[in-house]
Amino acid sequence: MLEKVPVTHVAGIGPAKTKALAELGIHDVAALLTHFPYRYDDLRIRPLLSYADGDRVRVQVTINGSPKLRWQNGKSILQAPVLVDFQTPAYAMWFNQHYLQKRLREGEVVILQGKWSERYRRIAVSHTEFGNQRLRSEEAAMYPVYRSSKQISSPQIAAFIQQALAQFQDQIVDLLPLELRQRYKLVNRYEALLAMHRPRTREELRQAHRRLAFEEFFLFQLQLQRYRVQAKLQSDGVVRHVPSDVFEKFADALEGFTLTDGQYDAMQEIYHDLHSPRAMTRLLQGDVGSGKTWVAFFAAYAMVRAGWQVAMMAPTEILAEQHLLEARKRLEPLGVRVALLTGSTGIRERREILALLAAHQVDLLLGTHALLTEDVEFARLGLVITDEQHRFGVAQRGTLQEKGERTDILYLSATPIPRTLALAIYGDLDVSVIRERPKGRQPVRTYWLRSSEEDKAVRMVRRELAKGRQAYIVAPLVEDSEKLEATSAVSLYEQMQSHLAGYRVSMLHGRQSAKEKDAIMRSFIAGEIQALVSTTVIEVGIDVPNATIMLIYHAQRFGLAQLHQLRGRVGRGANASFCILLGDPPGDVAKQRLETMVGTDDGFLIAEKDLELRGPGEFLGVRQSGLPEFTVGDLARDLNIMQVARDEAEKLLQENEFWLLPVYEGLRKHLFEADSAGLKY
Ligand SMILES: Nc1ncnc2c1ncn2[C@@H]1O[C@H](COP(=O)(O)OP(=O)(O)OP(=O)(O)O)[C@@H](O)[C@H]1O
Repeated sequence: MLEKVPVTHVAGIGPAKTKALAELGIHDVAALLTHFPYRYDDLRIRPLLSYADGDRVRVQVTINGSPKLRWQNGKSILQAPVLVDFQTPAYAMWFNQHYLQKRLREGEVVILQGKWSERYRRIAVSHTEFGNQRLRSEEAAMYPVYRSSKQISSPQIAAFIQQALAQFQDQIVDLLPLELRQRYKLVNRYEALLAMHRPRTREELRQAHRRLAFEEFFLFQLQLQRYRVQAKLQSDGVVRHVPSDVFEKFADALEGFTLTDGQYDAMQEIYHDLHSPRAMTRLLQGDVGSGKTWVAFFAAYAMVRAGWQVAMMAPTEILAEQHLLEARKRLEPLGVRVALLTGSTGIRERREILALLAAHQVDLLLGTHALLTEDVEFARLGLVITDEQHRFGVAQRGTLQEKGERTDILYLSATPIPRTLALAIYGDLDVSVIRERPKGRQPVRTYWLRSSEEDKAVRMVRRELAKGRQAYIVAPLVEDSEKLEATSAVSLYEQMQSHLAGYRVSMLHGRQSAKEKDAIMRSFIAGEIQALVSTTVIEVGIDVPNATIMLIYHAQRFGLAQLHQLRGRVGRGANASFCILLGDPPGDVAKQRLETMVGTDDGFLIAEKDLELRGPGEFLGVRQSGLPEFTVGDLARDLNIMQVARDEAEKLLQENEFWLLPVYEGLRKHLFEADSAGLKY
């Protein structure tokens, strides 16, 4: 398996480049081969006549005299007369590229890329290519551009990928059954990879893309549906006899707060599900801060009253603890016995909890991944709730479910995705939606400021802190490099210490130990820290009502859904809250994202806009958008492929014997390995 072959096995990759690739998250050959271009440039050479004044041109020129070098304010200017297209006299100018002087010989034919000034008949050159580097025209039509870094350039990455493709061609395994490939006319995996990295035509690229998206979705669906098909075979659900006074009793425990209509409707739907003989698989969608936790607690309470146990899994310890505090307040008074199990639960305590659980003396077990371990055994598990479930692998969800028989399932999700999409991703499930926020909340006032207006933003933060409130300061996103991201958080933190002198400032990033992060988060929750400089690690579910302002640096780098999630950390109490987006968007799409954020805080509108804006080629901001992450497939664009993949996966799994045939050995093995590695699909 190429996942196990380190990049050092590719001819030409030495220690320095290995390190550079590792920083881009590429460690093995499989990752290198799926490091796809995010853009293809048209590098074909055109005649000068086809361009207008001010255009970026790519032309062929003959050096028509010896280049002259001069210096101006410490910068070099190299100038040479040229003949463009063997006929048009002009000048070429290179700024700060004096090293080219020796290489540019009179009479030499080179390709220049740069800006054309008609008036001065001059090309300001940004890129020079010598004869031997000239691309063949079919290669130049769609020249791949890769995510790269200072240590490794895009053309270098391209060369390594080509080398790896040649060297490992025989080891590129095709997981898709031949029959499927034929039915849907899908090219084989090797061809697809080849075409992604060096497409000769648009159509070739389209076919490669279609094939890889199909594969990705198909594997995802197989994994997802294995559990569903099994659950169906097991039988339908169990009727849970929930007494009808649960609504009243639960409302009493809320100490005067009124449930929103959306919360109440969702509770009704859950109540009906539990009563029906059909197993419940329900997705509870609610915008950030809409109060999903209470609804989940209601479900837990109802189930407990019917005589069953409940497991609720959160993606982080902090969140699980937050649930515990809230459950103590809301559920313990109703007689629900609650316990918490996480990775940092001590051995003795853990043993006690497990004993109580097996004896049915714990009704609701809250926790993290720690709930998945084998020795966690319930006496009578009836309901599994997973919070922010997209963060768990499909296999992990299945594991928890299997700890009970015919368990009901409730997923909580803060990403409002359109229904068609939900169906395609999760298959058959029911969806409850909470649209409104609790009464008394004010919408978060959102401002977009240019980075030159940082002072103003900092003043606003200070103003809130002076009132005794707390602030989140979000450091720029650095895609796929936790290290760089941490560095940027550290330097922002240093700045903030002087900007916010007199206040207690702290910092949170992905390179700290879990323990360190926890301690910091805890003191923020307790109000001991007033301003928290952080990378996106704060994003999920944290509930600190006293935090009323968020300042996001380089906001143009984040995706819409992500910005919305981040912003959801403020505006969770009765006080007016603010979100300041600092940023200078480079293009239209980024600008529209920021404008959308200023214009609305309705997560559903934002989700739609997000899908609309996320075009191919945009790679920043996809992370943590809330949808499962796919490398090639784009749910906005390839929804139909997902649907077909879903049907095919279902068919395969239902025809049980079929699935056991030797031809599917590779697939089964892949799924098994994905299981044990806890992969996302
Ligand atoms: N009906 C209500 N009235 C007043 N406050 C409420 C109501 N429902 C929930 N809350 C409070 O609102 C806050 C947000 O609720 P909760 O944490 O459940 O949101 P959420 O939907 O999980 O949001 P996120 O996805 O952002 O984590 C909590 O402090 C909760 O106690």
